[in-house]
Parts: sequence; C-alpha cells; structure tokens
Amino acid sequence: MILKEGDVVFEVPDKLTVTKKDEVFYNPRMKTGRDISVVIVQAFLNLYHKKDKFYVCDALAGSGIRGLRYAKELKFDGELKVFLNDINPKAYEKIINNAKLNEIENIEVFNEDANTFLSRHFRFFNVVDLDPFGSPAPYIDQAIRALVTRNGLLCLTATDTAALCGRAKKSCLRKYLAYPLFGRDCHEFALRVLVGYAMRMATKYELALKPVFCHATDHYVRVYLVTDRGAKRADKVFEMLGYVKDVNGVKIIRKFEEGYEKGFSGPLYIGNLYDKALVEEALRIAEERKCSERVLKILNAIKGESAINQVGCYDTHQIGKMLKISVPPMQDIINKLKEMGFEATVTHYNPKGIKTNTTLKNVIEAMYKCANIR
Ligand SMILES: C[S@@+](CC[C@H](N)C(=O)[O-])C[C@H]1O[C@@H](n2cnc3c(N)ncnc32)[C@H](O)[C@@H]1O
Repeated sequence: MILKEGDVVFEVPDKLTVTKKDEVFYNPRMKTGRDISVVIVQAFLNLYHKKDKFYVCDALAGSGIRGLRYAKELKFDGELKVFLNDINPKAYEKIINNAKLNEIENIEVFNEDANTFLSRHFRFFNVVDLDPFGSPAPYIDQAIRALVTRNGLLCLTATDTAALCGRAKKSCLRKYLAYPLFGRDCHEFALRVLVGYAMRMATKYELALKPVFCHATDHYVRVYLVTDRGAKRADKVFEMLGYVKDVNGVKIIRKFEEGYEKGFSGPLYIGNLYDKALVEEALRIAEERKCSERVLKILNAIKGESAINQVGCYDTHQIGKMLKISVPPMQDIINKLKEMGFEATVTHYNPKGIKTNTTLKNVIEAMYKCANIR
C-alpha cells in the first residue's frame, strides 16, 4: 500500500503486523516520534551546525521513512546527504524504490549489518540515528565511533521499556549496566538510564556526550545527545551521573563517586535533560510547519520541563491517595505553586506529574490550598 508521512510518499507491504515478522517494517504509530525527530534535527542544524556538509545516518532504516524524511524535509544551504542502511534485503530494495517514488537523490542506500556499516564510517557522520527493534545498546558503541567528535548528534530510540522502566530489572542490568527505577515517573528514569549508558560508553574514547532533548511517548523512549571531545570533558561526565532512590515520592540522590548502595537505581544521568535553546527552536519550527496538536503539546510540556532542574516529578495522584483527598485540577496546583513563589510545570510523560523547584511539603500545601482544606 502507498502511504504519506510528512512530505514523503512511500510503499510498505499491504499487510502489516508491526512486528519483526513483517517483510519490511513500518509502524504508523511512530509518526509522532519521526515528526519530532525532523524538527529536532532541523533545530540542531539551525543552531549548532556551522559546516557546509551535513551527513545523516539512518542505520536501521526499515522502509526508509525516517531517513527519507530527513533527506526531503531538512532545510540546509550546504550539502545534505542521508545514508540509509538495513540488513534486510527486502527493506534495502524498498528504500531504493521509495526514494525513486519521491525523486530523492541526496541519499545512499546500504544492505549491511549496522555495526559493520557504522565501523566503516569512522568519525564521518554529523547525525547517527538508531531506531532498532527493542534496545539500541548493541549498536551504541559503533554509532559513537561513527560520529564526528564535536557537535555530532546521536539519536536513540528504545522500545524495550519493560527493561528501562523497571519491570524487567535483569534485562536492564544486562543491556544498560544499570538498575532501573520502577515507579510513577519510571519513564523519565528510563530516559536517564539510557542517556547515562550512552555517556558511559563514550568516555573511553575521550568523548563527552550531553543530552539536548528526549521524550517518552507511547511505548518507546527517544534521546538525543551531542558529542564533544577531550579527556577532561569526558572525566566531567561522571559528575553528572549518580544513583537515585524513591522514598514516598521524594528522590534521594547519591553521586556516582559515592558508589552504589542497595535499594538505589542507576547509574543514571542526574543533570538537565534539555538544551533550552534547542527546545525553543524546535517548538518554533514545529509551529511553522504546522505539526500535529500532539507534537506541539509534547514540545510545549517539554519547554516547561526544560526550565526546571528536578530529577523525577511529584505524582499528584499518589499524593492525593496518601492524603486521602481528591486531586484538584493540575493547572490549579501549578498556579498555586507559582503564587507561592515556585516554578512549576506539567510533564510530557505523566499527565498527573508536576515538576517544580520546591519540596513535597510545599506541593502538599498547594494541593490542600486548592482543595480548600487547612
Ligand atoms: C524498528 S525497525 C526500523 C524502523 C524505521 N527506522 C522507521 O522509522 O520506520 C528496525 C530495522 O532494523 C533492521 N535490523 C535489524 N537488525 C539489524 C542489523 N544488525 N543491522 C542492520 N539492520 C538491522 C530490521 O531489518 C528493521 O528494518
């Protein structure tokens, strides 16, 4: 069947089960994530890319929709080229045909194992995008090596949320060398585990990765990290890693250098997950391109989150249960916290989550005040 996504028309098999069994993989539910990808890469290009060539790698390309959208939708005055690769010969053929269908010529298509392909392109790409079945962990090392060492953008999707969100602890340990945090804000901790893992993988090459954007949507998480080089910068990465424990909604944080203690999760990233300027530019582009309401809602929530440096959030439902009160409307609680002099915002990943720069005690007070209870 012929479909359209963004500016690209493409063909996928008529019957899709959206599993590995499909002749060529395509998941229409990931459109939101791909829309956001195009917007984030464009924002990155606008703000941080100063060279005249921009090489993007879609290493696990499936039908090619992601890479073809980059090739067609990104606006760049210099040379823009997208390298699409998939191990499946049927996907390889489909990508070539889909490129012809759109008269896209600024691409090269390959049919190799992703790690082999990436290892042949040492320090070559400005962007490496990994969108695998399940975990990107098996490809992260080669992806890091294939990126330019300064201002390279690593984009990772992970659909193994059972592992990252803490329902499959051993799987998380096996793939990400970290204990996950299971709880109401597990999606944010999934992002932090994945970011922390990629950062640790890069330090041995004297590279520092820094997250600039991420989101947890539907059944997957997606993170974007930028490369920088130098042993000293790589050493500093460990200052941004740590272990976290949730005690009744309050996060206790141990620094990485203090070591692991039983009951804590991690190692994971404990710094700010967003580059504020990039988030704002992405939102501007998304509005200009008339992206869907859903994309705009996610980006708007993230704009709020990016201004507040809280690890995790307060779950108003959990608090309401604890206090045995019904939860006032979210916006009322947020307004009340602001009236009390604090910053507060909704989160993009938990409709009942509030991020704020104050304590649980003050959130409770705000909720009581909203419910007119004293
Ligand atoms: C989730 S799909 C990609 C979806 C695509 N990026 C999109 O946005 O629609 C994962 C793809 O990875 C490919 N793949 C699996 N193992 C691979 C490997 N070792 N090297 C290269 N491609 C691989 C599969 O054939 C499949 O097409």
